[in-house]
Amino acid sequence: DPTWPSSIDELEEIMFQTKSFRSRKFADTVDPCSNEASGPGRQNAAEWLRTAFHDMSTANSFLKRGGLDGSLQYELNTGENKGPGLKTTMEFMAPFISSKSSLSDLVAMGVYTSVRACGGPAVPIRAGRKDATSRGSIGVPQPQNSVQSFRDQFTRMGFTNEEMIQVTACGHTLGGVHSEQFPEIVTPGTGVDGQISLDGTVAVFDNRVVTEYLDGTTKNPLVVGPSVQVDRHADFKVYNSDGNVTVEALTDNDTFKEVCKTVLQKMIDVVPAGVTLSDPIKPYEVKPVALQLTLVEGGRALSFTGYIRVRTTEIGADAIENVVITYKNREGESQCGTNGCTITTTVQGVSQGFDDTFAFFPIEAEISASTGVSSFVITVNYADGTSEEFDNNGNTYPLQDAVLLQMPQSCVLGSSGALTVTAAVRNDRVSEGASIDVSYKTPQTNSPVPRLMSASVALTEGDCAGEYTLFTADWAIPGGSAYEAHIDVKNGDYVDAFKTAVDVGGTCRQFENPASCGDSGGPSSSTSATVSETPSESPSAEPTTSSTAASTTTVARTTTTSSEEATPTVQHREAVGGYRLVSCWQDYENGIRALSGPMNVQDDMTLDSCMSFCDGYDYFGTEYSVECFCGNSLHDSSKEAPMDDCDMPCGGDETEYCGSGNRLELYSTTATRTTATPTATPSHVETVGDYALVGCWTELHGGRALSQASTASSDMTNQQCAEYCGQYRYFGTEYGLECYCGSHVATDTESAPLEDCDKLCGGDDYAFCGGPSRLSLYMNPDIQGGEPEQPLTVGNYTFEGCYTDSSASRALDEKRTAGSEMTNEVCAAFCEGFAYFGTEYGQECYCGNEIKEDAQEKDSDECIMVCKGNVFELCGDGNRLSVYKRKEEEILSSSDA
Ligand code: HEM
Repeated sequence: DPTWPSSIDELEEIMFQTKSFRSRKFADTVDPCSNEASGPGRQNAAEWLRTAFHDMSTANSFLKRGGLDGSLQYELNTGENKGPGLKTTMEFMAPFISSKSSLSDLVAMGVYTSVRACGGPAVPIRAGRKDATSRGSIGVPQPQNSVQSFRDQFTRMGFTNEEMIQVTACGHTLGGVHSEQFPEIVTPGTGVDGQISLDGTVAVFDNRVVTEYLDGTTKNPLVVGPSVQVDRHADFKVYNSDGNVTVEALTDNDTFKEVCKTVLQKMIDVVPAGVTLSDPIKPYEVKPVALQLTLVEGGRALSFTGYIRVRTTEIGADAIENVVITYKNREGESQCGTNGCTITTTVQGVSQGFDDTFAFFPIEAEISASTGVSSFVITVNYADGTSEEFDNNGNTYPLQDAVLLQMPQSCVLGSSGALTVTAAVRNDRVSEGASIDVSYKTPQTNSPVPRLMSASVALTEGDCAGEYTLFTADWAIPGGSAYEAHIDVKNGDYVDAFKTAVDVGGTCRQFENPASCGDSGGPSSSTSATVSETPSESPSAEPTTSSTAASTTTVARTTTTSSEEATPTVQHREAVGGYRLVSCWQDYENGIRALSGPMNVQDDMTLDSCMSFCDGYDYFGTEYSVECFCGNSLHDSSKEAPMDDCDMPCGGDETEYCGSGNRLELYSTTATRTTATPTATPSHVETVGDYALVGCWTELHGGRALSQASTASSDMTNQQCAEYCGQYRYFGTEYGLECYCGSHVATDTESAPLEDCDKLCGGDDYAFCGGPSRLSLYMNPDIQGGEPEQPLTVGNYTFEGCYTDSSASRALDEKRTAGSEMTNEVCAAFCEGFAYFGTEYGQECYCGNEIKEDAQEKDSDECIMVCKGNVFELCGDGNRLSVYKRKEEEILSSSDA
């Protein structure tokens, strides 16, 4: 067992308590596997599996960006994520999202749950994924892609060709293709409920998808049928990509499942930099569940409730006679008053997971408030007379009695979010005060899933009751789903943690017969209180209702915090060392970083640690709680953002803000700008937006290594060039000032030593922008190729223009050829020696020494047919010739020199 409590406790319950007593109901819509809870022809289990793949598949494993990060919630309209199933999957999971269970962890767990519900292997689930707060890159494989682009895409995700085949087969053993989304693959009107399944067993996780493909009986619409005509038979392209070697090795069903366990785990464990995954989640043998201490009897006793859950998979619940809890008092000793230090309990209910059963032993005991409790151990007594002690890996199970959420005196209204929290704080801890951290959900306009927010509210000290003092606060939980909020009640280092608001209930009951302060025994000496704090059940109840009521009670409170007065303890720090706060600032607009210097990510980020990291830079900024960026200038594309956007506390200090998703908490130096006297050393910047540095590359003599667009400016930076070339797969900066773009690099360019690229960028003294005849070359692997273009130079020829042409009278009429390999290069080579060559209709090539008079020059946008031999180049059009002219002899000789 992990040592309890552990960060995986919540996910462990969601994963394993799927049926019967205390079921978390996570598997309800995917179990049985044939469950079509979202409508006919839609197996939810298949939809869950596809959701995980679509969220992951835009990952960039080179840059450690993306992966299973929940960014899919913002990407439903990109055109790559067709079909209602991705959205409904995330909507189903939304209520399970919490500070201990991110959407991305739930999507990962959905793979375990759906695969297991369909009879597949138990895919190990690690926890710790963080949810993106905005969309990521595009790049989900689409059926029309070529084999090579599938390979490129899976390489980008970190998968080999073999793994690409395996994981696709493992996904496509469930569900089908829907005519509504893919009418060119499944003709409307065919199939069952608008769907044709990917193998003969639509709701069984087995290798039929492979065996049917191999023996030719497959009806998989991604292998046979209309998809073949329109080149959308993706499964055929994938499975056949190594001559069926990989699929042949999957003809044994057990092997298939074993392989799927491995590749599906690999799929869900693709995560961005900054995420550390836990060990795989296993069910506890023995686990305390839903423990709660509550101050009762006017403050004289602590009611102790909850369950001990025992895994009974191998033995059955009947094998256990009883469970005994032996606890230590507040001082860690075994004096516990008249009731003694042991609590004995017998089974109340059982629950099941896919592979496990559990028995629940309820705790309903009273502990003296004067002696209290600090820890316990658990003894399981078996029916056969043997027993076993569980001591939480030698640590004993901790149970603090310093601060308690008083459920009976707390209440929440789902309609308005009006929350009243009462906490009991042990008198010796009162000076530490009390506060609550509420984590709650607010709707997002750009996502079907709400976003997790948090707020801290201070509690106000009220009456003393025996050994304890009551604290309260009223607050309105924003966002409209108050019941899904979780509350941590804090007193210094002590926390009564992760209480579900729905368990708090809708009614606040008064604290009866409070004992006088310090009086923990004997009859009550104080008059009974009449706290009339039941917030109205009417939907229009204002959050302040209960505070008004509180002022009329005889249990006088000093003050009661209303929602307006709630004091979030997180702040924007005005100054950090020699830096002052600029504002909240946009980052990563169009994929470009506002600050282009070094960055780092650490879980315990604070403003001070980021400042130290960025020492010597004019700016630093923290983002997304854990990221830190430095720079000497702010990129033009970024602008000031509303201060409220920066709402994430720092990973290492919850009292200060560290930006948010794509929002920098931006600080600027108060010292003289360093720009005049650079202190940092210039670098070859490794990543610029989505582009990664390829290296320093030679420029061509005569032509250009990147030939499709170019610009230059005296304040050139790599960021500026990346933005200019944003459509293209490659960009390169040269000679400090020049910027070139291209969807491919000319074949005769070569890699050069990095030191050759030694020119500082015109607009950035800390970065190199190529050198003389040297490009700092960058590539964005997500861009499969830019817009096809007319290359401006081809060998010794330059583009002359787009001319009319017809079979009756050819513009260039001395020699001709045609073919499916046609490119402008092929034609140039064919026409060598002629003054002109021209390409037409994607595949034709003409040569001549003059352009015939009949031919008229047209706008070059009339020559827009893609060359048959290179999809990134244009080769004329119908009756339109892309004409190239040989360079003048003197240009040729000078550039050859
Ligand atoms: C080359 C890679 C892939 C391509 C081109 C591809 C394409 C497709 C297409 C076009 C559909 C039909 C969707 C619909 O009509 O609702 C589909 C369904 C599906 N895909 Fe993939 N896929 C690929 C890889 C994967 C992988 C790796 C997985 C998961 C491991 C996966 C899981 C699924 C599932 C479960 C379905 C059925 C969905 C349902 O019935 O609602 N796919 N895929």
